[in-house]
Amino acid sequence: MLNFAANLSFLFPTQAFPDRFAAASGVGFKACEYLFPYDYEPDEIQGLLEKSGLKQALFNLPPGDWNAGERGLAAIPTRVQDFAASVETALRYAEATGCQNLHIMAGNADPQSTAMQDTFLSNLSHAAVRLHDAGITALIEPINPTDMPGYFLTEVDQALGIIDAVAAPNLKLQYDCYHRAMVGKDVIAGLELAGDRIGHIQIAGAPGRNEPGTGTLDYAPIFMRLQAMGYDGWIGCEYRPAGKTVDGLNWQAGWV
Ligand SMILES: O=C(O)C(=O)[C@H](O)CO
Ligand SMILES: [Mg+2]
Repeated sequence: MLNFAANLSFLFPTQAFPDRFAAASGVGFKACEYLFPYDYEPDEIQGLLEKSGLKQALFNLPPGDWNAGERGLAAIPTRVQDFAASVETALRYAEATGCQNLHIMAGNADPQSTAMQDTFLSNLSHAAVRLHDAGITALIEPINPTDMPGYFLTEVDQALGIIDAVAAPNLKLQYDCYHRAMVGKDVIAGLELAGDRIGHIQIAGAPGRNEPGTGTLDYAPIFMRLQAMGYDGWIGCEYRPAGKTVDGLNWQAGWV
């Protein structure tokens, strides 16, 4: 069996964010993830988790000014202090919610820039130490350039090189199957390449980012490989429902 977590930034889009927790629990999810909890106080989020019975599988560190186009701070040389503060903010929410996985977004940066690469490595080392003490896994995620033009991290092997260079026991890969497919790479080969460096997985149909199985990406062999690998972490359902969320869950049949 596989462990699917509802991504509340994508699923139940017609409902207010606080109502999505009960909606996810109501259709059988046991955990949730989302991009950012920061519009609410930590104890508000903790209350929504308690009322819905959901576990908190993952959320992201504060990304900077998202509406102004920022997509993370970790590789930005001029934002090192802001990045350190973002780690402390995320820690407060992780401790309130029991979340053990935090996604660290790199930002819009040139991967060829030595300064940005060095900043990313240094910030990840700092964050890994701070999060390790709290039993939290830090994650970095390659994101395809069509969905996020200019983002620093686009390829699995690039991310694995960074993970190996930082060499922190709690720095792992957030493996988003959708992004892997959207850069034209084989999803199962990527799973095998990353192996136990994977800390979290996300899924969506590719192309289109609707339910798994829409588009051309066949998830049955991917789910079988995850079972064969003994992957027992969360699999974030980070897709845009083609219709009502509740009407598009039949792809889970046989895997939960
Ligand atoms: O874009 C994605 O796939 C993510 O998972 C990031 O956390 C948010 O952009
Ligand atoms: Mg993702």
